[in-house]
Amino acid sequence: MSKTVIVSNRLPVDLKFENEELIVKSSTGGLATGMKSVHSEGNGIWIGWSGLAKENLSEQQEEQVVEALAVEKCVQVPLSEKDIELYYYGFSNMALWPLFHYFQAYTEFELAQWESYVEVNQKFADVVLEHVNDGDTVWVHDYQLLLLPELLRKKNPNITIGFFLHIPYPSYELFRTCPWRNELLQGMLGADLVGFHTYDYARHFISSVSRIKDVEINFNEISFGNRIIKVDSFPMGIDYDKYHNAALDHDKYPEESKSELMKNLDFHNKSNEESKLILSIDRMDYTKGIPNRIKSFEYFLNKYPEYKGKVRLVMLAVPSRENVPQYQKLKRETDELVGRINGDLSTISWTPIWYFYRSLPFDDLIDLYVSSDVAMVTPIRDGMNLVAKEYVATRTKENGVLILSEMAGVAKEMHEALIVNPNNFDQTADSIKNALEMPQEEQKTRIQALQKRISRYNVERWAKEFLKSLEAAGKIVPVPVAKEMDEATRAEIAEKYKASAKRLLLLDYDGTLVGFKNNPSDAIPTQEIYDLLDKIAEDPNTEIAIISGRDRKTLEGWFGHKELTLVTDHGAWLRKNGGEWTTLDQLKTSWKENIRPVIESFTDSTPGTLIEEKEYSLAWHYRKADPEMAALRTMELKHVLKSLLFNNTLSLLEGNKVLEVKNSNINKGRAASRIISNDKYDFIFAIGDDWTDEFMFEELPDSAHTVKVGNVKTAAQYYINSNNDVLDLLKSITSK
Ligand SMILES: O=P(O)(O)OC[C@H]1O[C@H](O[C@H]2O[C@H](CO)[C@@H](O)[C@H](O)[C@H]2O)[C@H](O)[C@@H](O)[C@@H]1O
Ligand SMILES: O=c1ccn([C@@H]2O[C@H](COP(=O)(O)OP(=O)(O)O)[C@@H](O)[C@H]2O)c(=O)[nH]1
Repeated sequence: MSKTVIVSNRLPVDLKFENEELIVKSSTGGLATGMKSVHSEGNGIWIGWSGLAKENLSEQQEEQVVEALAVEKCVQVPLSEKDIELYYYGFSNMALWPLFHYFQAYTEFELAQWESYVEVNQKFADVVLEHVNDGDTVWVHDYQLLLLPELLRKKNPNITIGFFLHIPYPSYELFRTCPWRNELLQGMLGADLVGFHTYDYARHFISSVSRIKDVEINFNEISFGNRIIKVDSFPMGIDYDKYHNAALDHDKYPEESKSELMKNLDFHNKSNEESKLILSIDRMDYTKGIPNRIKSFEYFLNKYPEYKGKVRLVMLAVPSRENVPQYQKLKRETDELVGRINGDLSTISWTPIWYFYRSLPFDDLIDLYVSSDVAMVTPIRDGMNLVAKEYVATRTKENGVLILSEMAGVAKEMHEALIVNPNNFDQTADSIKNALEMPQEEQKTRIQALQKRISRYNVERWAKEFLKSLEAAGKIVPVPVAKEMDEATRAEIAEKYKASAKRLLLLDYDGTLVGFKNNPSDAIPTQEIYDLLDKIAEDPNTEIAIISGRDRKTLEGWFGHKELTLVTDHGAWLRKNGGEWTTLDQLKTSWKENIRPVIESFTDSTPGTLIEEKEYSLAWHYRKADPEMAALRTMELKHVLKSLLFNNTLSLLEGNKVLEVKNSNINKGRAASRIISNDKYDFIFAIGDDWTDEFMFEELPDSAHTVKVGNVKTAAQYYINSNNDVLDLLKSITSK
């Protein structure tokens, strides 16, 4: 029976030794609760780091940990102190975390940390591979394990791999600054499905992939080698019922449910029944906008002084990643800020900010949520933010107001909150005032709409939706591709070449004999090409045909003086062995007058593009243009051109960074057929890189040896990786 394995940096349980005793507590975090049903079903396991360093454990303690985890259906990846320092505090939290949250100035790229990140991802891979069988599903979570999908796929291609990123995915402009950007994407692309909280994160990821990797992208599908990778957004939800029911219980026994913290607050608030509470809960993290929130609150009190003495900000900051200097700095800054503001504004009966640096048990959190009139969730940047959803879930009386930063992923779903830019203190201050003064009826309308949405799309639904998409993505049959041309195949083809009596070599030009240049007129043949073709052509039983989309004039300029067969304009013109030019059909060119102005207008408005005018076609090249802009403009141009290509006499050909309008009944397949119909060849070899060469591969008899330049979907039998290998290949098969 196949199973689902969850992999994340942290396990859903917290472990610690207290006086030799191992304390195991289930973690209350969103991921742990969200994956509960997936984890408990069947024989699935959860693999991750226990939170303990292996040097600090005796052999006996180590055994205790393994056993205790086994009870929870968890398996640990043991990490050393050095791993924790370099992989966790280091690359994960000093490079990736700030980079992905747009804190570029905090980002440090250290080689030793990167090396440890690679090593630890491999450690995770080793443990996962030990526990999976063919047919299993592995769901990898978060930025600490970006390399894992690829490491798993390399070793076991028969498992389905999903990856979900819980933090934002930054724009390409930020991502490109990472020295290991290529490796990170390669790692993620090992998955069958890559998921994000929001559409924008998915869009940024696709943009980075399109600029860094050689892939084909079709909406949310990435064709990478022979695989198709799906990219989609799955906004994570919470265990709505758990929070809502806990709040209902709290309503039933309000006095008994009061936390020490709230009792204290109530005591200090005795004098003022009207006083309101604003709640703030986050990990102490610079992405959460804690200093900005405090400053906005101060700004509010100064802008609307009538609220002094009547409102308090209760701020819970949970200690996090305390070994990272930026977190230590933030703690100092927060302490000072709270100290200064309380010092400036407090009165005997009123302290504006109640600040707690600790974590609270679940029941106390509920008490805080239930008791607050307003919640301020105003991060500078946040992947999702579950606190916002939890606050709404606990509003059993359908009152309360949520002030929410537009920079949190959750803002994409919670439009009924008061949305603010956390850097705009004036706007935030006004929102605090609006929240405090909002009529009950409006509070109710907003909360009801929010509750309806988050109760339906809860965390279980999130996990189910992801796994459903993953199952579908895992079933996509790999695109049949050519086999890689290896030494043995070369030797075999060379043998056949030697043994044959009449040979034909069909050679595409651009992207095959020569590499691409920004300007097509710069891609001229090198001396090495001339020498090689001359050498092959010395044998009268070998015919070389250069079969190209180039126009007659250009190809004649380069090869007219040789006794080669030339096919130009994708097959419109043919010149056999240095003889006369003949056309395949009587072709019209009058259509160019109508099409040229359309392409010209796109060229004018898209920098980096140019028109190549050929005898029987018009080509629009966009190799030098910005890839995203070009993708958009190509789509528009295709749309416009298609509406103009009437009567099927013209067709649109999509090549490598080029769109070409040409007569429908010419293609390289027809031209190749025409050549082979004239002679009895007992050896045919064809090589090309482009979409246009596929006509040729398809048309040739099965006995022909066909080779594609580039590992993409093709009708050819073999592929080689780059056009740099083409001359070498030709040399090796023709040297007798
Ligand atoms: O494991 P830590 O280093 O202690 O950090 C705690 C977790 O923080 C991050 O949470 C993110 O995931 C939440 C759920 O998807 C999302 O709401 C929030 O916006 C994110 O910041 C981190 O992604 C986890 O890996 C950490 O375990
Ligand atoms: O003392 C606390 C304070 C908060 N939380 C929980 O921590 C999570 C924070 O998740 P969020 O997505 O808001 O941010 P993250 O910390 O994951 O970046 C929420 O589920 C909170 O209920 C907690 O377990 N103990």
